[in-house]
This record gives sequence, structure tokens and C-alpha cells, in this order.
Amino acid sequence: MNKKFAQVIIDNKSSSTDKPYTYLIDSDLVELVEEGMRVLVPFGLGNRVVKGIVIKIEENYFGSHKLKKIIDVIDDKPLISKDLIDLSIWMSEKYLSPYIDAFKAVLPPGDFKEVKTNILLEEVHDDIYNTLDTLEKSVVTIIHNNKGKIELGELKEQMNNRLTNKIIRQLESKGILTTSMEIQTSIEPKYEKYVYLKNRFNSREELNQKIGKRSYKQLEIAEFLFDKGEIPLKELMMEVNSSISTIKSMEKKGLIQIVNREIFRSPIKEDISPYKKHELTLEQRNCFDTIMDHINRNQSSKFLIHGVTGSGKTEIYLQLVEEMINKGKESIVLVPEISLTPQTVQRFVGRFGDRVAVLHSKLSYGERFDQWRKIREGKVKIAVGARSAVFAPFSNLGLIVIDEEHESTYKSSMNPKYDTLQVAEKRCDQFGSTLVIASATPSVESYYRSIKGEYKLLNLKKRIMNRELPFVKIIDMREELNSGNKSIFSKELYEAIEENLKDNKQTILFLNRRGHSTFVSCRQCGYVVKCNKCSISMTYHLKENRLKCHYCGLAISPPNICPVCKSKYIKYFGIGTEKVEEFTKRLFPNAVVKRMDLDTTSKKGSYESILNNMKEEKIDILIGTQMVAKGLDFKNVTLVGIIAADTSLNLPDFRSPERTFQLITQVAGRAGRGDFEGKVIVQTYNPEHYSIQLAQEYNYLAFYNKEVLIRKEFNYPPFTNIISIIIYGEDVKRVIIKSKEFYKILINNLKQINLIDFVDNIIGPFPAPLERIKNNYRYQIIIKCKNEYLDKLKTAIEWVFIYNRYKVDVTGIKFNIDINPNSIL
Ligand SMILES: Nc1ncnc2c1ncn2[C@@H]1O[C@H](COP(=O)(O)OP(=O)(O)OP(=O)(O)O)[C@@H](O)[C@H]1O
Ligand SMILES: [Zn+2]
Ligand SMILES: [Zn+2]
Repeated sequence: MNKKFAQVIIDNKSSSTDKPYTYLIDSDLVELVEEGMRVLVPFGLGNRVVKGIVIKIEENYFGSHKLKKIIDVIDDKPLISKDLIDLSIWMSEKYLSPYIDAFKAVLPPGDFKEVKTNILLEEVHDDIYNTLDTLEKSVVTIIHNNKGKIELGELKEQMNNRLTNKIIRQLESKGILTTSMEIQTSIEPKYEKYVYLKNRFNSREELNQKIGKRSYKQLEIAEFLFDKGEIPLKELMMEVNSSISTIKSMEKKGLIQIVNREIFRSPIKEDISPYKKHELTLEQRNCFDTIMDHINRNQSSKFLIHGVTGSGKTEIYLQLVEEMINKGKESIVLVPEISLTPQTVQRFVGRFGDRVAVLHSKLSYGERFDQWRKIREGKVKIAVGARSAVFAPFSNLGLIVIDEEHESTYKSSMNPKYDTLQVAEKRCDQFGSTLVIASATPSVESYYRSIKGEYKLLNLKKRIMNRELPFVKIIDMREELNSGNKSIFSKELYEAIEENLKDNKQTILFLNRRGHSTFVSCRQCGYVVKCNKCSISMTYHLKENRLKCHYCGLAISPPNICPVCKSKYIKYFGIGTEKVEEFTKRLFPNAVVKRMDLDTTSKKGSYESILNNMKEEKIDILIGTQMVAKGLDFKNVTLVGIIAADTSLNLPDFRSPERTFQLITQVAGRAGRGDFEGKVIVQTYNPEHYSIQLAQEYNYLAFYNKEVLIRKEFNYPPFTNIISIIIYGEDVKRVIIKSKEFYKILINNLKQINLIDFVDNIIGPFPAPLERIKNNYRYQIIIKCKNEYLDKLKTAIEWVFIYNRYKVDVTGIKFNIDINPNSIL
């Protein structure tokens, strides 16, 4: 038999070993090794045996090195499919990510080295058993003696034969074995006690004959178990109203058996009520039909749905998913983590039941692995989840939906620093599947692409039932101040809340800052309390009476006297949600007021409980950050107050006008979703700013047109790419010296390869706007570059910063390279 060559990725932190290594696959393993399987290989000078994953198999090897051999193959089936391998390689190149990080995004959750394969023995009839060869028979015997189940590695050890994988595959094809994956986690599996009748009775009569002489209760239990089969102990005790002692005594007499069974870890609560299918409105139908028309003609396409808040986008996704199921295809529906509320989950699970897998960051590794496995094994047809669900390992993917596509969380800020939209496009290209992205406020980039024809634009201009979009009133807070109102609430907002309370309607108040006061400062000398690890002013939290850093979490007691001038005039400035809550409670003592932000929702279940109380109208006024801004659908909310629309406007980032427009539109969209008209009050110190003005008119198109002109004029995305390189470390002097050194090397390199004139702009190195985070000083280089030259530029950056070909000493220095980052702070 011939030999082959495998490219193997090894899990290794060091960037110098982060590349595929070529190994020889000897003839005896050639048939067994496949792309996506894990193998054991000798690695490094000492030939330490390590686990790696095969990403490519080649017929030829043209190198001159003497190759090491693969020692053994671990899996009997690939852990990941070819399309996901290709996707990872593509990501590592596109986002300059280490291979191993790119692969970890698509590998099963947890440590891939810990994945185990269990082999289960099915029933084997004698006539079939007799047809097996000796090796096959011994495999069957070993598993049989091991109570019908064995872990693959253990079986191999007992077989002492390298061809075990092949034998297993043969037996599997004969229906004698099945395999399933499992991962070792620190979380103990959950068990529950189950009860069943020990003896088999053919009929109730037989049962009565055998144990009829026993007590009435015992007979009742036995009959119950005869009807139901194996059931949870708890359920039995409840149903027949029996004590544990009766059941225990039956066990002692050998009538029944109590066993521990593992409970399948599931993040989906069982008591989800069905979500009925809506008859599509005319607008919804047009949109749905256009998409289905493309799908039915087998045209893989991309769509952007621009649909106002409350226009019923979710119903369209649900019906598209249903069509996919009918076609035997799978769907991925992505929503921002923050909108992955019980409400969203309920809509999907309520419609499709156990055909839905839910993936989000609050799941434990065990839970996540279970969801991953269900997808991989084809047990579910839909994956609903946040960003990383784009990697759901389906094998027949028909549709990807990205809801609220403008959300910044779709861009990852950790390796691989991928943009979910681009990854989704890539996956859809691989499968020939359909991509639908949607928003009430599409990002400038996406809308621009729809105008260029890369996405087909579909509009939903009306709310469901022709409900009106809420009326938006802008309040100039400078005038409020001039007229003597120093409160957080303008007169108009105060009166509107009061009226809303009288009418028994609910109110949402939004402020994009948590905590109580946003900074603490000395009135005498101007000293501001800042985090001593980050260059960020600290936020006061009243309940704990602590100053907290929102970047690194450091908490300290607030000072009584100024540490600089020793004065006592320490003052608390700025407002956060906690202060809004305090004021609201004071002004409306009879209202039920609740706050929803990171601080009040960290306990498990607290988030759900607030949303439930809101739904059941037990809360009059809900105060919150981003969390109350998106996707929530409460019919009784008729008033939305935006306490300060300017917080996002003043950040030194080219996206801040866009973010402000989106936020106001989205928050406003929470009002008037039921039978009653909604009203929105926006308080601001910049009432004439176009973001605020155009959000008031719901004029997305005018906003887009204005914004896109600015982007063009000042050369920002989508007209260019922005690459941010942050050089950071604890020693500020070294950071400065190294930044300058690397900057010079980069410039020289770009000159050498004749790229310097094609790169639009290189600025830096200068202190990053967030100059210090967690004790690290950060210097930044920003490069702007058109699409045509981006690949060349990336190669240069890789050469200089990642491979460090110039052998610069980088002790204590790290780099963070991000292509089109979310924010350039
Ligand atoms: N065809 C329909 N007939 C009646 N009600 C519908 C229909 N489609 C959707 N709805 C209901 O309309 C409400 C708004 O729909 P949905 O929440 O999907 O809007 P959306 O466009 O996603 O809004 P947002 O962008 O604000 O999240 C929901 O309560 C939904 O159940
Ligand atoms: Zn002072
Ligand atoms: Zn800090």
C-alpha cells in the first residue's frame, strides 16, 4: 500500500510552532487517517508524543526534510468536517489569527484533546456473529464483557492492534456497533433516580397473580410501573402518593429496581408554550416569497431585510426555517447575545420544539458540548445562538439568518477576530446556501453593499397591524437647565411618566451607563479618581459604596479627602442607571421600579425574572442599559425615555454618530408595540445633531446618505479598511521604544515591496485613546488600506509583527492586530 502525507496542527501556545506540520502516514494507517481526525504524533526535539488534528492529506511531499511518522489515529470519524477545516484556514489568513485559535472556533467546545469516543454494542444474533472474522469477534467480545459500552482508546489498548479503527468501521457498517462522542469536563454529569419493575410480566393478570397478596399500595405501585415502564422516582412518588419507605421496601424485596440515570444537560426549559404560526402580512409575504423564489430556483443569494422595529421580521425567519426543514436542510439563526432572551428562544422552541439547539455564552462547557453534538449528529435542524453559532457543525446547511445585523458584537475582538457577516457569507458559499441579514437600522457597510447589488434589499416599512411608530419628542436639556430644572428628568418626561402610571401603562427608561455617578472628582484641585491599572475614571456604585473600574473590575472605597490637595470637597458627577433608579423611586414612590443592567442581572435567573415580571405587567418602570434597548416585545409599554442621548455621541470614534442613530431608533422601537400608541422622549444636549434629528423622523435613508458621504470624504469604511495595531506592555518606556522601532521596520518593509504609496494612511505610533488597561500601556498604529492592497499589507504585517523576521527583542511586549475593529479606542 502507498504512503500519504498529512498536515497536522498541534495545540501549542508558541507562535513559532503555530503552523501546519507535515507527517508521514505509513501504509498501515493510510486507510484510517482522514482530514479532521486527531492523531498522535512525535513533536519537538525530544519527540514528545502529542495530540494534533489532521487538516490536509496529500499524495505527495516535495520537501527535503526527513519526515516523522504519525504514531496512531485517535478517532474513527472526523471530529470536524472538511468545510469547517477550510473555514478555519480561511479565517486564520483573513484575520491574521493563529491557526490553533482559528481551529478552536470550529472544534467542539472545551478542550478538543479531551473528546472521547464511546462504542456501543447493539444486539448481535448468533447467525450474524458467526459470519464475523476473528478480530471482529474479539472486538464484540471485549465490548460485551464491558457491559456493552467501551471507550475507543481503551478498546484499542485491549485489542493491542493498530487496525482497531478499521474493524470498528466494518462492524458499524454491519449495524453491530454505534459510536457517540463525549467530552470530559470538570462538571459532573447530573443524575436522577429512576424506578422500574424488576420482573417482566406479560399482563396485568399475571402481575396480579404473582404479587396480588401484597399491600394495596405496593400493588398500586407495581401496576403503575407496569403501565408506565421506567419512570423518575420523584414522579412515581407524586403520582401514586407514596412514601419513599414503601418504595424502598419493595426494592429490598426485589420487586423493583432503583437506578441512577444521567440527565441530558439542556439549556432549554421544558415548559415552553407553543408559538403559533402567523398568517403573513402582505409586506411579510412579499419579502418571504422573494427569498423563497430564489431558493427554489437554486440561486444562492444574499438578502438584506430593512424592516422597521415591530415589522415582524422574526415570523419571516421562522417560516423560512420551516421551508428549509421541509427541504431536509438545516438553518442557523444568529441574534446578538443581548437579545438571546427567553422571548427569542421561546419563539423558536415554541415553534420547532426539540429540533432546536440553543447556543450562548452562559452555557457550561458540558451543555455546550451536548448542543454541539446534537447538531453534529443531525439530531436538530436549527441552531439559534449568538455570534459563535455561525460555526454550528451542520452538514447540509440551507440558510443563515443574522438578526440585528448592525450589532457591533458580531465582530469578535479575540482571536480569530472575525466578522460574523463575512464568515456567514463564506459558509453560505461553501454550501450554496442562502444568507438573510436584517435590521431596522442596517450598518452603513451593509446598506452600502445592498446598494451596490451585493445584497438584495427587501423593505418592511410598516409595523404589524399597521401600528404607528411611536412619536419622538426631543428635549433640549440646556433649556431645561436655563429654566431652573436641575433634575435628571425634564418637565416633559416627568409628566409623561406620571400620566403613564395613571393609565396603568409601562415605561422604559434608557441610559447607556451603569453605576451611580460616572466620576468622582475634587472640586478644589480638579483631581479625578482613576483606576490605577487603567487610565479610566472610576464609576461610583451606591449599593456597594465602591468605586469600580468598568474595564478591569477593580473596586476601591471612595476617598473622603482628596489624595492630592487634602481638601474635603469630593464631589460625585455624572449619572448612571443606579442614580436614575434612585431618583425615579423618590419621584414616583408608588410605582414598581426595576433596574436591568450588568449589575442586577449577574445572578442566575435574575434576568429572566425581570423580563417575566415585565411581561406580566408587575413592573411599572424599567430602567436599563443596552439590555432594554433591543428586541424586547412588550405590548403594554407606551412610553420610552432616553435619559441622555449624548453618551454615545461624544466618543472619539468614527462610528459614534451611527451608534447613536441606531440606539435611539432601537430603544424607541420598544414603545407602542401593542394596541396603544407609543411615545418616546429623547433628552439631549445636542438636539441639532443629525443623528438625533433623523432618528426622530425615523429617516434611515437620509441618515445613511449623510453618513456615507462623510465616510467617503474622510476615507472610512466601507471605502477603506482600518487596521489597528496596538503595541502594549507593562513597561511604558519599552512600549514607546518598541513601537517606534516596529513602526520604522514596517515603513521600510512597505517601501521595499513598493506598497507604501498604495496604503492610504499610516499614523502613529501614539498613545491609544485608552492609554492604559489592566496595567498595560498601549501604543497604537492605525493604517488605512483599500481592498485591492489589503492582502499584500497583511502579509507585510505578518512578516513584521507576527513572524518578527527582523528578530527584534520583544520581551514584555505584545501586539493586538485587528482588521476593521469595532472601535478604534
Ligand atoms: N403576520 C403577523 N400577524 C400578526 N402578528 C404578527 C405577525 N408577524 C409578527 N407578529 C407579531 O408582531 C410582533 C412584532 O414582531 P417581531 O418582534 O418579530 O418584530 P421585529 O421586526 O423583529 O421587531 P424588532 O426589530 O423591534 O425586534 C410580535 O409580537 C409578533 O408575534
Ligand atoms: Zn484636590
Ligand atoms: Zn481598571
